[in-house]
Amino acid sequence: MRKIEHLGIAVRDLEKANDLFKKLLGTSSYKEELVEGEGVKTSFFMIGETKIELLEATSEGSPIAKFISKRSEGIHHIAFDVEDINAEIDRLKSEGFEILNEVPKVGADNKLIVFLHPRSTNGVLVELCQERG
Ligand SMILES: CC[C@@H](C(=O)O)C(=O)SCCNC(=O)CCNC(=O)[C@H](O)C(C)(C)COP(=O)(O)OP(=O)(O)OC[C@H]1O[C@@H](n2cnc3c(N)ncnc32)[C@H](O)[C@@H]1OP(=O)(O)O
Ligand SMILES: [Co+2]
Repeated sequence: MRKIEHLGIAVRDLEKANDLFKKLLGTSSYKEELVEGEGVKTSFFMIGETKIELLEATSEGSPIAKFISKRSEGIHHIAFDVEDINAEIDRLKSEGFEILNEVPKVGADNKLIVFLHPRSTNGVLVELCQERG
């Protein structure tokens, strides 16, 4: 794992959260993207080498809708940048971590992504991201 690629934050209203994070960080979102496969609308802010990913649910079945109804808004996941996502899946599986999708999915911002179940990572949802070629 090379660095924290982004922190995912679950929000109820992306527009309002964009305004708030713009004031907080002193910089504007550089990109908004709909990721239909995950049921989310996202907005990205760059802070040094790390991103903040705001996530609003686009349907009731979205993991973000479920998270907010159970726990309210807040930090949803931590994403690590990896060089070789398939090698990391194999390494983490052999260490006993629970991989949620063994076939990497296309995520936001031109990445391949994989999630680890929070019950195998001290209650923290972990995402792995590899830049798509
Ligand atoms: C924009 C695209 C992409 C990117 O490119 O960056 C994204 O970031 S998409 C982000 C949204 N997508 C996902 O989160 C996909 C992975 N998540 C899942 O597969 C599920 O959400 C889950 C983690 C398997 C949980 O689903 P499920 O079991 O259906 O939900 P429950 O509500 O029943 O939760 C079970 C259990 O897990 C706890 N939980 C749920 N979400 C989180 C979380 N984000 N962090 C920590 N813990 C979480 C939940 O509280 C339950 O715990 P218990 O109540 O103790 O059983
Ligand atoms: Co993410």
